Amino acid sequence: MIISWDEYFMGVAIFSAYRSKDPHTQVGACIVNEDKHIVGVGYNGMPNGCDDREYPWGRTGEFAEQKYPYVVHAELNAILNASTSLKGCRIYVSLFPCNECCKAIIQSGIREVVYLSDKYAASEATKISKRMFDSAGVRWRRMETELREVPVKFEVSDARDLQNA
Ligand SMILES: Nc1nc(=O)n([C@H]2C[C@H](O)[C@@H](COP(=O)(O)O)O2)cc1CO
Ligand SMILES: [Zn+2]
Repeated sequence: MIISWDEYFMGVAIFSAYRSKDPHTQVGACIVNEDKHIVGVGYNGMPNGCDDREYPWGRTGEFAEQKYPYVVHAELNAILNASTSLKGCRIYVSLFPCNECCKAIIQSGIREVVYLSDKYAASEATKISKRMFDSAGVRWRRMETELREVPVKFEVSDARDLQNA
């Protein structure tokens, strides 16, 4: 099996999402420069030092008891984790960016957003993001792929090595 560049980078974003402790929505992001080098990855999680077993993961109730005011989105983590300037880069995200991440994406110099899910397309945040991306000339497109899943094996046979030992 050989995967495309888009599938590869989105795969890295999806794999990163599996690190998220969010029980409802795990999101991953992968930033790639013009040389097709990965320069930053991230997933949605609590800020450093904020223990993700102590902070809430709920979606309802008192504002301070919900996850929303605390959690750092995957895109922002990827931007903040990046090792270099993001001018001219592309970001692969498993879920369309919200308006807050949209602003960070624009200001960082990222020029293209490739996304997989747009499950909150009807939300104000997503509509506002699309408006700002369009004004700023940041392209956005849904990932196109025939792939449904890619097998990842962690079990490797070392029988031959044992035989030769
Ligand atoms: N693009 C995004 N990147 C993200 O990292 N997130 C995070 C914030 C929350 O932790 C979770 C969304 O929670 P929920 O409302 O689907 O239970 O995903 C959310 C979005 C949506 O805009
Ligand atoms: Zn966001």
